[in-house]
Amino acid sequence: MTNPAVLVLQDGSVFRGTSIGACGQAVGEVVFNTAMTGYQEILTDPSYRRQLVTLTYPHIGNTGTNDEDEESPRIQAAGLIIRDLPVHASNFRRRETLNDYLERSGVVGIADIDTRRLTRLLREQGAQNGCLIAGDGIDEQAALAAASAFPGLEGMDLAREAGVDQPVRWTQGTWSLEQGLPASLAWDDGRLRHHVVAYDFGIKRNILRLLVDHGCRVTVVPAQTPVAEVLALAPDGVFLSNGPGDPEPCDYAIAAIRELLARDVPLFGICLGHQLLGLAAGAQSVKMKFGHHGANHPVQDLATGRVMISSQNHGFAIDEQTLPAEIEATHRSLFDGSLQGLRHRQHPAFSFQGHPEASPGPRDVEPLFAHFSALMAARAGAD
Ligand SMILES: NC(=O)CC[C@H](N)C(=O)O
Repeated sequence: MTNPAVLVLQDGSVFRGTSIGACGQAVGEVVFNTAMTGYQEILTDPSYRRQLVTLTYPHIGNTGTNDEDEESPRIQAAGLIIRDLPVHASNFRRRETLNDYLERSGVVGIADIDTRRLTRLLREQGAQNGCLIAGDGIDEQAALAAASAFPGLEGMDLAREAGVDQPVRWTQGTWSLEQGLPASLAWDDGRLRHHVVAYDFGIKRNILRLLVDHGCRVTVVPAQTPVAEVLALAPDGVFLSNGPGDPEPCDYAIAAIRELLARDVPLFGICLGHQLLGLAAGAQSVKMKFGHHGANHPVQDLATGRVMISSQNHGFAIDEQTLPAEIEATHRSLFDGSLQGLRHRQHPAFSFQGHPEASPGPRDVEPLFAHFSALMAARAGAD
C-alpha cells in the first residue's frame, strides 16, 4: 500500500507524489544534487542538515543501502526527493532497501514527482525553503505555512551541534576496503607519523579514512573546543571539517582558526572548513543562488592550469573579491568562476571548497591530503 506525499515550496509550487520512508513532515531548504551515484553517502553527509535533497538522477535505490557507505552515524538530510524508487534493490553489499532504511531512520521522502521541473525551478529562482509531508490527510495550506515559516539557512549556525560532543580517536583507513570493512590501526602504529586534531563541524568519515591513509592518527574534537585544549594534544596539524549551515555565525571557530594561524600550526580545511579559514583570514562569505551539489564539477588548479573533476556540496562560498593580500586563490570553479581553493602566503594553511574525499564522486583532488602531510612533515623538520 502506498501513501500520498506532497512537497510545497515557499513560492506556492506544489508537487504531489508518493511517500517513501517514514510518514510525517520535514521542513528545510530544497536543493538539488546531480550525482548519478552515492545516494547513501549524500543522505548521511552532515552538511545536508536542514536541507531537503532532490536527486536529479531518475532511479534512486537500485543498489539498496549497506553498512560501509555511511558517512556519519545516521541520515542527516531532512528529507529525500526523487523521481523513481525501483521495486527491486540488488547489490552484493545490500543490507536494506532504501525505503526500509529511510523508514527505520524516521526520515520522510517523496517519489514519483517531476524532479526535472523542480530542478529547473530551483535553478531559475534559487534554492527555496520547502515542506515535505507524507501520509494520509495532507494539508497543503499547512505545508505552505510551514515552508514559509522556515527562516532559511542564512545566519544559521548548525556546525556547533553537528559533530562529536567528546574527543574521539580515529585510526581507520580505507586501505583494506577490498577485504571488507576498513582495518583499524593501533594508535602508536609507526605508519601514523602525524597527529592531526580535526575540528568536527559535521565531518564525513571518508575524510578521516583518507587522513589515516596519508599517515595521520586523528583526534576528532567538538566544534567549540578551545584552542588551548587542541594545543594540549600536541597536534602536528589541525584539520577543519565540512559541516552544515552558514559559516559566518561560527565565531568560536573563526576565533580559534585565527589563533592557530598566528601560531603557524599547519591547517587544512574542506568546504565549511575552507569557508571558516577564509573568514578567519578576513575575507567574506556569500550565499550562492542554488549552490553546487554534484559529482562532476570541473575545478581548475590556478598554478598549473590543470582541470580536475570534483565532488561538491555547498550553498555558501568565499567571495574572491574580498580576499586579503595574504591569501592566494588556488582553485576556481569552471562552472561559475567562484572561488574553490585558497592558500595563506605567510602561514602553512590551505583549503578547498569542494570535496577531495569524494564519497560520492571522483578522486581527482585527493592529492591535497598528501599536500597536508607534506606541510606537516616540513613543519616538523623546521622545528
Ligand atoms: N559541505 C559543506 O561543508 C558545506 C558548507 C556550508 N554549509 C555550505 O553550504 O556552503
